[in-house]
This record gives sequence, structure tokens and C-alpha cells, in this order.
Amino acid sequence: MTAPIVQTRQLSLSIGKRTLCDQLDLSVTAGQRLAVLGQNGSGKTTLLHSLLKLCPADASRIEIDGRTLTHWSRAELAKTVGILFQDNHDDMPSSVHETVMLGRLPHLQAWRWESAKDFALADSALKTVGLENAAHRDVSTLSGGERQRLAIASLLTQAPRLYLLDEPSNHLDISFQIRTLKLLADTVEREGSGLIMATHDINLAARFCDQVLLLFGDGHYLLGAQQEVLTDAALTRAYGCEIRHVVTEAGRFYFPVV
Ligand SMILES: Nc1ncnc2c1ncn2[C@@H]1O[C@H](COP(=O)(O)OP(=O)(O)OP(=O)(O)O)[C@@H](O)[C@H]1O
Repeated sequence: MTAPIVQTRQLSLSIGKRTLCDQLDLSVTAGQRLAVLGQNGSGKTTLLHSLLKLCPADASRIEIDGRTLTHWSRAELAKTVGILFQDNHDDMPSSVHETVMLGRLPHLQAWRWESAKDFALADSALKTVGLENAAHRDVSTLSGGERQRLAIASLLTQAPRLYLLDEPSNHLDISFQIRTLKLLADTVEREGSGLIMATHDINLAARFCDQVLLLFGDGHYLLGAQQEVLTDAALTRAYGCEIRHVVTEAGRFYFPVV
């Protein structure tokens, strides 16, 4: 069996006195995609951030490439783990091209400028997300969806071994949601990297992820193959509203019953 890229061993996450998840054993191997689902405030972002030492958690219970997080420096983590934050605030004036080049920053050796390969990766990532004609524009002039695509291009330029995505479909229209998630899923499969995405979209999770972690917000969770976890009963319990599914020629679709 392939060694996990990321693994947690009995990881518990709490905020104040509230337990978000209790004794979580998750693992993502090369090519795997895990969706994290749950109500607002159930702990999805906290889990993603804990895997990158961005919030307090017991780092000795998290392993990246077989090494506990306690032994990873920030610089090493920046080369290996890439994160798409839920909200991208670009307060600094910079161009689209400068922003996408930031993805190469962790890979640059001290006192070395970007190489032709770095520029080629950035150009290719911009083209992939359809922003090649906006390279010289200031980021502040981009629409919300274009900013999200730029953030994804930066992540592709970083080419991490583990992709952590917090609401990757935010701001994207329905066509770009599908295109972007297909692109990320294909990238992960081709590069043998791993992906964990927090999302509110059960249908995107079902379509693009093979595993699902469903958080109930009280420390309990379900983790497993997506068909096993994404049952109407489990989703209804997790979201506190009735959820059902239909099976169509295009696949399984989930919807809330009003
Ligand atoms: N620094 C903090 N101080 C106090 N409470 C916090 C802090 N960070 C997170 N929380 C709380 O922890 C809980 C989990 O937050 P988290 O952002 O992980 O949820 P989420 O599942 O990603 O939510 P959403 O779907 O709304 O993005 C929330 O109730 C949040 O208010």
C-alpha cells in the first residue's frame, strides 16, 4: 500500500470547551481526494489550518510524508503543502503575474532570482485558469471569481504535494466550478499529490472526491468512501435539515427538502 502523504493519528481539535473532532484518524495517499463537509462552524477550516500549523493543535498527531508536523520547519512546509484560503484579501497593490509568481517563492534558493522554468510554470497556470490576457492587470481590478482563479493559479504554480482547499468553488460560476475542480482532481492524479477540500457543496464533493469526512459539529464524525458516508440520513443529521438524493444519468445529486 502507498504511504500516506498526510495522516492524523487520534487527532482531537477543540475551540475553547467545544470539541470539533475527536480522535480523528485520516489519511490521504497519492492521487486521493478527501472532502470535508459539515455545517457552518463545524470545524472544517480549523482542520485544514491545523494540518499546516496555522492554528493550535497537537502537531505530534499529524504526519506529512511520514514525519510528524513537529519536525517540519515553516520553509519545508511551504514547499510541500499549499493552501487556498476561504477568502483572498489582496491588499497590496500587485499585478496578476506578480501574484501568481508568489507560488514559486518557497522553491527559490536564497539570493536566487526566478528561473525560466518558474516563469513558464506561472504562465502555464495563468493559461490554465483563463487569465493569460490579464497578466499585467492590477489584482484589485479583478472580479471575485477572477481573484479565486488567480489564487488557484498561484497554488498550481506552487505545485505542492498536498493541496488544502477551503471552499474552492467560492465566487466561481457553475461552469468554472466544474472546470476548476476537474483541473485540480486531474492535477492531483497526474502528479501523485493529495487533496483535502472543505466545501459546502455536497454535489461537488460527490463528483470529485473519493473520500468524505462529515463533521457533526460535536466531536463526532463519519469518514470513509464517499458513497458510504454520503447517505441521506447522515447528511440530514449533519446539516440539521432533511437532505435526499436522486440518481440521474449524470450521477447522484443531493438536495434539501423544504
Ligand atoms: N480564534 C478563534 N476564537 C474563537 N473561536 C474560534 C476561533 N477560530 C474558530 N473559532 C470557532 O470554531 C468553530 C469552527 O470554526 P471553523 O472556521 O473551523 O468552521 P467551518 O466549519 O470552517 O465553518 P464555515 O462553514 O462557516 O466556514 C466556529 O464556531 C468558530 O467560531
